[in-house]
Amino acid sequence: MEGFVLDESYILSIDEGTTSTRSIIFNHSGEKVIESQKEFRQYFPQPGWVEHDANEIWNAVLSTIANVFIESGIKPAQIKGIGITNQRETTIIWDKKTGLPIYHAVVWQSRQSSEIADWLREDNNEEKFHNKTGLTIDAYFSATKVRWILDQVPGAQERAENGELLFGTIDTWLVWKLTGGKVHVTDYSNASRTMMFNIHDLAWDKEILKILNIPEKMLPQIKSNSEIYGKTADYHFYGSQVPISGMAGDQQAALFGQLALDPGTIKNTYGTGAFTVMNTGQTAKMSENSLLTTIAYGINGKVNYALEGSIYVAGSAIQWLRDGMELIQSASDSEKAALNSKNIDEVYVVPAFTGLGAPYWDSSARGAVFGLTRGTTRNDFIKATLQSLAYQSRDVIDTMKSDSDIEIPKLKVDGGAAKNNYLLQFQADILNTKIIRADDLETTALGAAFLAGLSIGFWKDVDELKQLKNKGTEFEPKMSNTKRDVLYEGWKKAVNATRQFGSKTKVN
Ligand SMILES: Nc1ncnc2c1ncn2[C@@H]1O[C@H](COP(=O)(O)OP(=O)(O)O)[C@@H](O)[C@H]1O
Ligand SMILES: O=P(O)(O)OC[C@H](O)CO
Repeated sequence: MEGFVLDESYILSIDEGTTSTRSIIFNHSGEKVIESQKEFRQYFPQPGWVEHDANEIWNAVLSTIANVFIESGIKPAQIKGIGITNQRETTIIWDKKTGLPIYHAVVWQSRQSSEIADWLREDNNEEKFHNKTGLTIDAYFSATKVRWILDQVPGAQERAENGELLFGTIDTWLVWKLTGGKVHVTDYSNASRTMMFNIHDLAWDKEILKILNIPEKMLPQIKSNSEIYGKTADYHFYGSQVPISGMAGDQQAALFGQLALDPGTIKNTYGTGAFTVMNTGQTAKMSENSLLTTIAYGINGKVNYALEGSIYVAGSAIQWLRDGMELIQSASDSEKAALNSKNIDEVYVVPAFTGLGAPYWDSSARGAVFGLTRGTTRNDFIKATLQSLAYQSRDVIDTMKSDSDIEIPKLKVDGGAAKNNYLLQFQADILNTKIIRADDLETTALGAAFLAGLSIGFWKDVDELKQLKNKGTEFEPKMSNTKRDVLYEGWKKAVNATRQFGSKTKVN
């Protein structure tokens, strides 16, 4: 926090991601003053399952909040509003009285409820669910995870029907905890990822709840993205009752943080997964090509929709190189390795570790490597893994162009893996599109801060926010058309072969 003169007032953002939690304090100029980050444990109880301990997440949130105050000297009373942003879809069910979760948080990546999704599909529900929720039936979304927990935990269905249990995604859980168990709410953007929310009526969908036998009384109230939901319990916030005044799912918060607020503007975030989101304005544009229609944000009585392509594995493939394959010591080592690779891009890694998301939605696919020769080196393998983030993004962005009929002359990017210059240059090359990387990659947290600050008058309006944004770093495409076409063709072949293998092999 060197170089900052302490202001009178700030906004605190809590960014609860898939692998770590961050608390960040922003000043009135939209600058990050201080940040604290804490990783938490990933549980993999069975192949394809991913779980978190919701209490460990809560403790990580509390400790990062304590750190930013201790390290900056800023007092809790100087925080005028709190913004929350979160890994979406991840599902927690807890006891209303004790506040204790009845099962681990089932993470968005987890496939443990895929049989429930299969059952829904077999019953010809696809069109109905898509029209109501904008989503493709998949274990990714919260609805099948809720059903799974209620089935697995003895007595849970009955307790839910008696009003003893509450459901929430991470946003809901954190507001509940921060307010001392007083407020049970979610927002449009998170609700639109549950597959229980009707994106046209802006309400829980009673027909879907009936099909899944999920009691409505366990669901949170749905709110806009920028309003005061409640105040922090003073015992959690060092004696201060601070308004929680904005929240959004992390991908929608990143869109807002990038100020991609006009129809047709688009961003790509490379975190654990990668998520391309295009603002489509106040029209719910329904995809004809397996993209998701979702809610970008609802503010001041108006709702903006978005098209989204969700890629399950992006930065987590780099974590796998680090922790699983032990080929690198830190994620940032991947850049140097890729630049040192001498091969001509003939190796392809398809990181379908938990199936493939958009535009394939293939839950039986599993990861594969193609094009190995006796001369393939560690560097080539790492480079191919990095390239897979860019190829997957091209799959999604090509689909988005044809769905929206909108040209995409430039792409705004952010997220942890967007630090990697090699990745972004390759992304510009393989898309033939200019890439603009935000100066501060914490766009997600900034978006939540903007939403929190707008509702309490910390910032007057969006025009004021536009004055705060920096220029960013640009990556221009340099690859020849012929090379681009050949490389992408190879990727398509690799994906097809991976999918064929998955459909023939029964992998759990
Ligand atoms: N320099 C880098 N090159 C490639 N990947 C990176 C780099 N730095 C971080 N990552 C990846 O980015 C991800 C973390 O990004 P982040 O936006 O914090 O994710 P999340 O919000 O999903 O927890 C990790 O999966 C990590 O492997
Ligand atoms: O944790 P992230 O940033 O990869 O985001 C996860 C997404 O919200 C899942 O839909």
